[in-house]
Amino acid sequence: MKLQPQSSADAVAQRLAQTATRCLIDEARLSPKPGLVDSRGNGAHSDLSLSLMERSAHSLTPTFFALAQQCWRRPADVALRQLIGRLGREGEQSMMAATNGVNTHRGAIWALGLMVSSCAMLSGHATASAISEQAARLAQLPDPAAPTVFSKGLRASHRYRVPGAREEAAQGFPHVMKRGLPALLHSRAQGASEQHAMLDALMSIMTTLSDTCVLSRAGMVGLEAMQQGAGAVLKAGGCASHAGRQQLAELDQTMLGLNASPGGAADLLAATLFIDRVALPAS
Ligand SMILES: CC(C)(COP(=O)(O)OP(=O)(O)OC[C@H]1O[C@@H](n2cnc3c(N)ncnc32)[C@H](O[C@H]2O[C@H](COP(=O)(O)OP(=O)(O)OP(=O)(O)O)[C@@H](O)[C@H]2O)[C@@H]1O)[C@@H](O)C(=O)NCCC(=O)NCCS
Ligand SMILES: Nc1ncnc2[nH]cnc12
Repeated sequence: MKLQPQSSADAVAQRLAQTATRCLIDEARLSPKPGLVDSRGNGAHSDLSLSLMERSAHSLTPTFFALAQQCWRRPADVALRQLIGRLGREGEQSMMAATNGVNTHRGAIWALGLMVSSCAMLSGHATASAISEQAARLAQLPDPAAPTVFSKGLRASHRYRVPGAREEAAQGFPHVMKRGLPALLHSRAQGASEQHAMLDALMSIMTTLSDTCVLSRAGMVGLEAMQQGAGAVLKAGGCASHAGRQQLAELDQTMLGLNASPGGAADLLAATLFIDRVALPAS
């Protein structure tokens, strides 16, 4: 989508929106990802494909743009949280319209929506910590207009007594800040290709995330297989090493066998890429 900037706020909003969409597309194309849609195929999904994920990502550019525009230099308060909630839900409707009702990116709209909003609140110039702290503040605020739905994620969180997407955001995205981003930077510094560094970031997120998509489809057995398998990839030397790639292929087979797909981890990889691309270096 071509957006015409009218002001510096619009120019920043355009940059943030286009970067967020790009991160969704780069995550979707990244291969080989265990159980997930990638450029090889549909993973464990019968209703998803790469072209659907890409169509969904493009449908979200106007949502990210609106979030950035509306949040420009505003403080975190309940009125703003309510506005972000409304724009996020409208984004979910755009996604559903673009995919004929398939849930491709609900978790990504949440994570990236909060990050785009936070970045705009901070004039588009902020460190990774400042962005994640601002996102946590927003996520902790109540949204009085939010519908009360006992979602799949909430059901899995209650049943297995684990944190889900809401807690991840309210805690300042620890799987982005303490897992994905450090792993991405470490692998790059070790000379890994961008593909391998991104896969290592995904593995690092998967080692500890309580991914409610995996829990809903494959229960605690699936979640433990995901966490242990991702840990084994990193322990073997990461995706730049032959041994690491062998472990990754095994993990892919395990996840497919369990019909499990770490959609939450994929969203947090996209959020990691977003922070990597927009945040100022820490001084
Ligand atoms: C806060 C919300 C995200 C709602 O969260 P909740 O947990 O209540 O509900 P869900 O509807 O289940 O969505 C959670 C999605 O978050 C991703 N996720 C899972 N675990 C985690 C985690 N530990 N940390 C972070 N994120 C996590 C995940 O999204 C991905 O998976 C989706 C595909 O799943 P899948 O199971 O394959 O598909 P389904 O069709 O549902 O099932 P099948 O039939 O195929 O089995 C895909 O969307 C990925 O993105 C979870 O699905 C949030 O939605 C909310 O409250 N929004 C309100 C609006 C708002 O305030 N917005 C503000 C910011 S814009
Ligand atoms: N690549 C992917 N495959 C399946 N579900 C996802 N949710 C977000 N990214 C995904």
